[in-house]
Amino acid sequence: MATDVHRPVTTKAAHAVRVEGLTRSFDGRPVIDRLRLDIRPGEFVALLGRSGCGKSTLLRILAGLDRDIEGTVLVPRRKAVAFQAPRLMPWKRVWRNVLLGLPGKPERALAERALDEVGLGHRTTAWPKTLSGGEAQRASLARALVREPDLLLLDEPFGALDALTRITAQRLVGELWQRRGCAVLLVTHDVEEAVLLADRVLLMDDGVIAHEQRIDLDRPRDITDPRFAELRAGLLRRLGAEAA
Ligand SMILES: Nc1ncnc2c1ncn2[C@@H]1O[C@H](COP(=O)(O)OP(=O)(O)OP(=O)(O)O)[C@@H](O)[C@H]1O
Repeated sequence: MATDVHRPVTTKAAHAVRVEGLTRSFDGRPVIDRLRLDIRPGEFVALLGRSGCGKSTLLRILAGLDRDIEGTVLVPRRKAVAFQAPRLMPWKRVWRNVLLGLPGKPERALAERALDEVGLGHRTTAWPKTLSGGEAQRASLARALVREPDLLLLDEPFGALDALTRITAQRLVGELWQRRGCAVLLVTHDVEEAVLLADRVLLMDDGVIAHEQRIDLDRPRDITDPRFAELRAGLLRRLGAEAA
């Protein structure tokens, strides 16, 4: 029988995330198979892997959205998640969307501050349908930030954006992470994005973390730096080998 041992840890802990022996099966088939993962407080980790290898499943488990698991999952109480689709409620103005689901009666100013932080201070009273794709994604980020997370979970947040908007959004996430100091787990298909943003890149395969690569490059990172190209090429080679 599956056990649920999803417990919060405090930010003073040595780890923002501690996962041990995590298994998640669908129809008797383990998609995640005795996985182990540690993320330090304030660390930026990117998760890569072929389509269907279980990245989103892992992220949903860390977010507390899937508790039908075996193993140990320790995560901070304050955590927030942003998905590829911004998931804004069309009948609520942007600032109300940002506060959605917060307990009590949160002040509108809280939403306005978060929207300011993502460069959307001028659209607080807009309706979601009037936002561009990039703006909607920023609103979704503001909704995550307003929770003051110790752990920010991002599931391909830039996947649906055009190339230019994507670059701006990546830069924004890098800045927010440095300012906020929260741990981040970013699920992405984009090796360059992973090397650009992460302290550590994990490759997932066969239900486990099959490889990890530390990214010891100064920030802000320069994609024309030969060491950047080397790290990207190495990760692409490994991903290719796993897909073969
Ligand atoms: N609710 C579910 N019921 C049955 N199978 C599921 C369910 N959710 C996920 N799966 C299966 O688990 C596997 C992993 O799915 P998951 O979405 O985690 O992969 P992923 O690595 O995030 O893929 P992608 O990169 O394409 O988004 C897939 O084979 C998927 O079909």
